Amino acid sequence: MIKYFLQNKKKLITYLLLSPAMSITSVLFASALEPLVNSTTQKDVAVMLRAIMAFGLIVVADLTATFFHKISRENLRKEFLVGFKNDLFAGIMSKSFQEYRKEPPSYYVSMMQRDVKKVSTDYFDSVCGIYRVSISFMVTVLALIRVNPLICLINVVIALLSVLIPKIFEKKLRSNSQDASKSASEYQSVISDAFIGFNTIKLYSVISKIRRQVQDRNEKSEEAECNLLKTNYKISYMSVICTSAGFALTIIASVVFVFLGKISIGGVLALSQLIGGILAPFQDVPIFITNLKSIAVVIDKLKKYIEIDEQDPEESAHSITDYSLRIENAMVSFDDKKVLDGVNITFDQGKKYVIMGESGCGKSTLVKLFIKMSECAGGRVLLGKRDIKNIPDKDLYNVVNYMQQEVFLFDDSIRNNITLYKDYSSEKIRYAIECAGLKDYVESLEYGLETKINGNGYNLSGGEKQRIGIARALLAGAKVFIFDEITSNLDVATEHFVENLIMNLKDVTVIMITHRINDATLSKADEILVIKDGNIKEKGNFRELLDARGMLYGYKMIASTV
Ligand SMILES: Nc1ncnc2c1ncn2[C@@H]1O[C@H](COP(=O)(O)OP(=O)(O)OP(=O)(O)O)[C@@H](O)[C@H]1O
Repeated sequence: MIKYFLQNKKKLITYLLLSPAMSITSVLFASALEPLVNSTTQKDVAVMLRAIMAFGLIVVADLTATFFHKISRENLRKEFLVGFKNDLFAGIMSKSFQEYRKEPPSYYVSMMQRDVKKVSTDYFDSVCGIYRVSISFMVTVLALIRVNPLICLINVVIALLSVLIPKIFEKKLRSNSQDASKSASEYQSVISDAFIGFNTIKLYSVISKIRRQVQDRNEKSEEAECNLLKTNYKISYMSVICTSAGFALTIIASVVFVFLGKISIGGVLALSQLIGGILAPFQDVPIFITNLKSIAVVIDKLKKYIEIDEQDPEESAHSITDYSLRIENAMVSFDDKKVLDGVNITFDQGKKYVIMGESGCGKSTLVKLFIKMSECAGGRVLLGKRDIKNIPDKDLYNVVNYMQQEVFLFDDSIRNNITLYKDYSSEKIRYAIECAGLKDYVESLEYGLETKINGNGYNLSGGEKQRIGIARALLAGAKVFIFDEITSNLDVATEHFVENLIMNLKDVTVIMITHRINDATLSKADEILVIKDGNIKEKGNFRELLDARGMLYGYKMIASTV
């Protein structure tokens, strides 16, 4: 975490220097009180005026140092948070599909918001606070020793005792902090589900059930936060007791010294001000320590995400020239359930494939092997002659494109949704649009490619969304297109249009999963694979499989009787 303090060295040094400056002016302020008060007893106007002038200058210096100290801390905080948030976001985005999907999106949103805020208030403020208090402590102790070593000793002991207070609450604090973080992210998860599932909740009239769920999580989250704050308050209260005792003891000792004629009244005033310089900041130290202990849980969690998952930097897209795909003896299981059981298959470059099979037979699991969304427990997956495990993600995804029913669209123009903010020539964009069958649609729009898409494309039809997805992949230069039941929600005419488009894509490999028996599509496939019981049971072109009268033939018969 220290590296985030070092983001801008100039701002750090300014802050580091302003803390001692502020402590010195505070000590000078206290020291100036004694001559000021004592000058009143000397009945010398010139002496009094000098004391007043000196005091006034010190007050101005103290206020100025305090002001710039606070400003410099906020400047430092900005640098700290910008660097930290950027790294956290980059770290999350570098995770593999498998790693990312271990948590829902709301978990990451909660990390970027609530947890980062906590890092700011509990970590940044505490580290700065401990630095400020330590400097103030050292400067004030040096000044106090000169005035009265005994009183100095009493206060140092009391200040150091207060540091031990958080130890008493350590266990409770840790569990309170874990509860607060967990319940806050559960609350965030339930509200984001409610907003994302707005349509379903309305259409199925489950508003009251969802509201109860949200109320329940809300209560738990606030309860956990309240418990954490109460523990913090107990620590702070004990610390106040400690410092008040120190202050009272000092005043009693000072009164005795005045009585013995060892200190003047002005000296008592200066002493009490100096003691404030030790005890008042030390009141906050237990809270700083407490916060650092409680934020440690959150920081440990964030550290897991902040590290970028490095990929082999030497590999590059230029080294991929063989786009054939091969699965060798793939075994995939989920919770002891075998989904793929020793599958062997090759997809030749430039050919068209259709994968069929009953729901849940493992079609998606099989194709997801090519984009590292599924992982095989045994066997291997090759792109060309290279195991895809050794191909960096970004190189792999430049070549292999995977599309599902839902195409994600940004709230931006059609152009930016197709180019995904990269620079392509107008010819390339035009060609991709034409191949994806979007030309007529785009030309019919008043603003053409600049037309805005809103709310993940609610103003577009399913077929238009699919075609934007296809144009996007074509433009990105994919050589292998995997379509996972993308047409199953489309009407028959659009389905035929999109499938025809896909099967006619030139110079690319197409692997299409479908449930529907569409003769025109199936007869264009070089090979149809039928999966059952975790393996490929039938393989051949449409004609061959019909003649074999196996599973595909059975599907066709069922389709024609429906
Ligand atoms: N991440 C996962 N965790 C646990 N089980 C999974 C996971 N992914 C898939 N499965 C299970 O593996 C089996 C195969 O799923 P898969 O999605 O590959 O089937 P499919 O043939 O594509 O089905 P459909 O045609 O209905 O989409 C299913 O029983 C599914 O529940």
